[in-house]
Amino acid sequence: MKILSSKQVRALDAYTISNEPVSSWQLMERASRAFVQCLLSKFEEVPHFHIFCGKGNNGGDGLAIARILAERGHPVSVYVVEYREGGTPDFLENLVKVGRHLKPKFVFSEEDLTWPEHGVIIDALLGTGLSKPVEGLLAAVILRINATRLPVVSVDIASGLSADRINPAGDVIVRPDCTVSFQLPKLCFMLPECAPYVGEWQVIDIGILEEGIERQYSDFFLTTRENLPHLIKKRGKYSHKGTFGHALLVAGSYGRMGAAMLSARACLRSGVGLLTAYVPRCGYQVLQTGAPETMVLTDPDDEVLTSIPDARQYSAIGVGPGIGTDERTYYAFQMLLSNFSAPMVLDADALNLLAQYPELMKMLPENTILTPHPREFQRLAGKTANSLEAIGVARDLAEKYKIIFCLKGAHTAVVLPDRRVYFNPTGNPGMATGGTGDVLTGIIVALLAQGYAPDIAARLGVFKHGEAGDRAAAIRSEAAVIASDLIENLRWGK
Ligand SMILES: NC(=O)C1=CN([C@@H]2O[C@H](COP(=O)(O)OP(=O)(O)OC[C@H]3O[C@@H](n4cnc5c(N)ncnc54)[C@H](OP(=O)(O)O)[C@@H]3O)[C@@H](O)[C@H]2O)[C@@H](O)CC1
Ligand SMILES: Nc1ncnc2c1ncn2[C@@H]1O[C@H](COP(=O)(O)OP(=O)(O)O)[C@@H](O)[C@H]1O
Ligand SMILES: [K+]
Repeated sequence: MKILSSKQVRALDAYTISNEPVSSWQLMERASRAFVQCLLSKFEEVPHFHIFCGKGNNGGDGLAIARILAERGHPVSVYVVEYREGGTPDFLENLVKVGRHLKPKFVFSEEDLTWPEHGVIIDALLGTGLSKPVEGLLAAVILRINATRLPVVSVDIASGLSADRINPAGDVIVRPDCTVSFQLPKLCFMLPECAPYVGEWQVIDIGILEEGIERQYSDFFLTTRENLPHLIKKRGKYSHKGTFGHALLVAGSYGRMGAAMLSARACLRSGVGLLTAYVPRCGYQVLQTGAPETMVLTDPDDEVLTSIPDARQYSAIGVGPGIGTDERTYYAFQMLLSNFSAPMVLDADALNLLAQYPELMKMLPENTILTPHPREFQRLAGKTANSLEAIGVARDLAEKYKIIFCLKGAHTAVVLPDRRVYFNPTGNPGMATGGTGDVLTGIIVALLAQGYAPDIAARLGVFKHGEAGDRAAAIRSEAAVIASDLIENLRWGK
């Protein structure tokens, strides 16, 4: 699913209006009806809705939503915030229509506001037409909305929130519990800085023309369930373990064999034909006992990796979980990079070694997948002002070195060498616990070993990892999830 800018969404609106054809008022009506349907599905008992409207099309939506709710017999109060004269044509048309049934309260100053004690607030003050920081009366109303204990649902986007960039600190923005957005997600929904101004978010179909969406160019996408299952390869009846590749996992050091074990078990549960782990000698018994399906090769050293095995026989290699950054490990890693030319997965300490020895970047095989969490990325690429800037830097590096980044987070961003960015929708805060990253490494290595193209391996791996986390959280609750639960909850069927 594409993520488009506000400007592109306006062009898309115009395209649908002239090509469907449909009037802009009808499109607003369609959006508002879809919103009402979604809104009502959120409440078992329908509450009193307090709808705060601006005077652009977002406010027009608010008025239409109020009318539709009232027509269905639901209790509604409407407030029109008079921060400017006039209003867009569709706002004005809906104002006439709503006036027949409901008497909106016109708010000219803060004193005009009577503040509700019960019910749900619908925020339809400003949408994607935000053009400047919010001030004056609008800011006062937003601050009052944020001070209430009532649930807040934003129409399309929280009022005051910029869809395409990160608002400067101090901007006045609604903090909704939930955002119900039209047709496509906004870029800001993917960024951790915007989370307080998004809440739970949901995208609803308002019948924008698909061909119009196709005409808009974007480098940003949301990976969706619908476009992934067909990518999962079927296992043929006559397939054998050789069909599914032989992965090598270079992982572990003294006291950190758990990381190797988690990666190995995740790899085994992700369809790989054969798995060999290369670990320091102290890891031999651990892996043989804890993951007996793994073949184990050991380094001459007891505690850290100091050399590499002959890597050429393997279909894919994952390096990093728990290996540490000992100088001898650096030499081993450097040797591995000079001996292996197929894409690898690099995680954890392999990334820290890259940060310490940046000259290694040039040696990375094309399409190598790097899976940094934000701190690892900062070590690797330097400090950035915010997550959007970090994504920009990752895009530059991905293009320069022809590599793939999985920037891990709540919406992990898979950044491809052609600069496209795919955000991931699955996963939950239960996964913010040690070892879940090691599990991701194992999954992606298994996919590479099975012959998935690296960009698909990265996107599919990240998606399935999050899905396993969601399944684990549904069974155990978020707080009870540990990394091993993700492995137990991996499913590769349709
Ligand atoms: N996408 C879709 O498919 C569909 C979209 N629809 C809906 O349309 C919404 C976008 O509507 P919109 O363009 O009229 O923008 P919206 O934000 O309501 O108001 C802009 C007005 O506010 C003003 N203004 C801006 N910032 C301000 C500030 N800080 N403080 C004060 N004023 C400020 C701005 O002033 P100006 O920039 O002109 O000076 C202008 O007058 C979209 O979010 C969705 O809800 C659906 O109806 C149909 C399908
Ligand atoms: N709030 C969250 N929502 C969704 N996924 C999350 C969240 N927090 C962490 N994760 C996921 O959990 C994993 C954590 O990886 P990482 O920080 O490398 O853990 P570790 O180093 O302990 O293995 C990443 O895949 C990340 O996307
Ligand atoms: K809004």
